[in-house]
Amino acid sequence: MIPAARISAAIEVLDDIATRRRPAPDALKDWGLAHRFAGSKDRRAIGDLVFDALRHKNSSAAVGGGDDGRSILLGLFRRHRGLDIAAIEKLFSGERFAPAPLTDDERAVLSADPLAGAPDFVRGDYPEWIAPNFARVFGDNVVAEMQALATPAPLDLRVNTLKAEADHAASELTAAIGRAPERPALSTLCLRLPLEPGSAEPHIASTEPFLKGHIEIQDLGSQLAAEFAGARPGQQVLDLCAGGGGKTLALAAAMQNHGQIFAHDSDRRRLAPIHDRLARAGVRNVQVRTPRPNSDVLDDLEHRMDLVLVDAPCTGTGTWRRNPDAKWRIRPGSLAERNKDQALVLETAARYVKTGGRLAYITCSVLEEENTDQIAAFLKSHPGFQMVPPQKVVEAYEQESMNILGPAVRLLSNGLLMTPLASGTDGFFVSVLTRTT
Ligand SMILES: C[S@@+](CC[C@H](N)C(=O)[O-])C[C@H]1O[C@@H](n2cnc3c(N)ncnc32)[C@H](O)[C@@H]1O
Repeated sequence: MIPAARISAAIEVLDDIATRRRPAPDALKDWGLAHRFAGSKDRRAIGDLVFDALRHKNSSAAVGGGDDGRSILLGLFRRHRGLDIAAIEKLFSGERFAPAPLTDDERAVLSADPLAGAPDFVRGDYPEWIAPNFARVFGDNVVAEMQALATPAPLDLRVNTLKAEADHAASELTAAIGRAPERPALSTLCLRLPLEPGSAEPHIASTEPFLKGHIEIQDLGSQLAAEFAGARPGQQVLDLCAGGGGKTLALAAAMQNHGQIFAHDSDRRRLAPIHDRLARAGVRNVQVRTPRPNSDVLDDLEHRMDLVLVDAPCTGTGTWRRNPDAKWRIRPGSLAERNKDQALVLETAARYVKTGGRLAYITCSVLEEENTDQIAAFLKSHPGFQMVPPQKVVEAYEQESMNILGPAVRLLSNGLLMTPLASGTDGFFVSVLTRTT
């Protein structure tokens, strides 16, 4: 397909997403099925255009003069891909499969600069209804933070220290994919592959270091969140919301396979992949506690855990750079639902923490309603728990690494926050509490 034809296809897909309120991957898949002549490069290019348009939907719509697919793409090319009007006219030529030529109105709109006085939610590309929530957490920095949350994320890998040393894993990876990973300063165990525009992400899961269990795919923010929980070799640890086991694997490595981790999730389907992942990673200290109907599979753990990790269900606002479709699909009702889940899961977690033990609460959301508010409410109703000052949580980790985390994490009233802008990671909140009685 010629580039202009890919633009026509992206317009069609964006309109389909908007009119039928469909997830972007579904709309792209259907387009591919209906246009089987399109090759993999075409489909990737169309997907890139669609996801880029979703990342920058509000600002592109403002620059393009409308919120239909065509206007959004016009705005995207002008504002985010740096094309001048002459270059855009070449793509929008109306010839063969290209989109129709620009109208006089469109030319005029594209020549203006409507973003200067635009509201924050337009410049920062997020839904208007949730603007007060982002203003609450980011204040005057909200546009910069939200723009960073709209920028594509690199692919982060965690070196599995149960099986490999970081330098060795980095060389293996370089040999496998033909390029060397970056080594972010915040962690010696993270190998980072920045996105290469126009090319597909390397298929890590088929590389030798992955198959040998030397590396895991995990955002650096998620890696650090697991570190901040502070699991130590020999401890008894409950990973209450283990899902597919991303944090469980990191905890097992931090514990050097010593002690015991109990991995649980209320949804057995989400837990299912954990078995293969544990085996590949050489983890030997995890018992998977899969839920069973009419049975409490955790009752023997009450009041016994040194650490309970709550990787809570959340809206996932911190992961929007990986999933730009999600930001337009979130509804006020889903935030309220997640808040209920979070209160419930914290309540449940408290039962298993022994006196002197810790409860680590993590979300991949940046919203105070899911983070500091939840912890404040929990502390109020559970006087036997105390907050570990977030500064101490960071210091405990820094003793073992470099003294550079400080500026990269924001210390909030009862937890710490990582964001793409501050930390170069997905958005993550971590709060650590101790049980005193
Ligand atoms: C953020 S995800 C966990 C991700 C996982 N820890 C990882 O690192 O890959 C949240 C998980 O919480 C689970 N969950 C929700 N409510 C729960 C509850 N009341 N008890 C246990 N798990 C729950 C969900 O099924 C979901 O898998």
